[in-house]
Amino acid sequence: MRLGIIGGSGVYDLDGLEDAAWTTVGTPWGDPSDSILTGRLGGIDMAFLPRHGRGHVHAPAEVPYRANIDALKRLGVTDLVSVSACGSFREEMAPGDFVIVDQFIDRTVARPASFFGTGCVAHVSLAHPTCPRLSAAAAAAARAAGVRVHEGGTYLAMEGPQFSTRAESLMYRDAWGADVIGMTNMPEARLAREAEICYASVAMVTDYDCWHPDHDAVDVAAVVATLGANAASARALVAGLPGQLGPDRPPCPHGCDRALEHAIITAPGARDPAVLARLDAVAGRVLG
Ligand SMILES: CSC[C@H]1O[C@H](OP(=O)(O)O)[C@H](O)[C@@H]1O
Ligand SMILES: Nc1ncnc2[nH]cnc12
Repeated sequence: MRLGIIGGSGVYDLDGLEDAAWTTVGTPWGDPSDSILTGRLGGIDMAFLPRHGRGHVHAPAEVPYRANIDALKRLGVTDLVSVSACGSFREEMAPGDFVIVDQFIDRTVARPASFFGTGCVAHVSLAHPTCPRLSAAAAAAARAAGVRVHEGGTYLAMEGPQFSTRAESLMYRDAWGADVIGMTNMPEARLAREAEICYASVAMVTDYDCWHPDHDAVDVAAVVATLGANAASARALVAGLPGQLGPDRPPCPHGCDRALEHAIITAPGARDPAVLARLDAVAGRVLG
């Protein structure tokens, strides 16, 4: 197994890796957000990628999501934990709490959302977009780190970069039943599934967005202040993950690592060799 971590806002580095090295990885989809920090932690091979790049240079709509997932797959990542800042629509999901997301509503509009397309068409299942096995490990590691954890929650992925209007915030909460909101987990989760990587999302609550009558509307300063206070918890969660997962990795009982098994519909003779070449890392297992 190789465990990947994508660090969101405020999480640009990972301490404590043995043999730590920043590695540059090229992909057919362009450059990833940054170099990738590889090393070992608790006996497990690790790969860490700061989603927005060190220094936070990529806006949520401009994060090179396909290159990021391809590069992690190329490095052998089998299981990927995303750590993200998010706003909360629930009183009980308070700033400082971690939500282990299990569903998404995708309101992003301007991001390439698939590795597949003309020349090689595929339709993977996204009914259960996160991996229950990896999510349970992330929840246990967060709890062991002393964090209040909510297992299960729906993440509304908005386009941004502006925060929501109050009318949107109330609609997402009351009509759509979303629990948390952020700008980055889509199309990341879609692409991880297409790449047959188990994906879990740890959403760290930083604010109440703008619906809450007793709290100011969210701004970057509030997000960063809460994230700073929670950085130690995020690090402790990551440090505890290898112990929760163990060194052996039996096939995913939920099939995340076999998602492409029956997904490619383009007839073998009709597939475009140039498109297939781009899919070497992501779909090499099924394309041969
Ligand atoms: C800095 S506030 C908004 C910004 O923070 C979140 O980023 P990430 O998901 O990478 O932690 C949110 O999605 C926005 O991109
Ligand atoms: N309220 C919010 N909306 C969107 N993204 C966020 N990231 C952190 N808080 C957020």
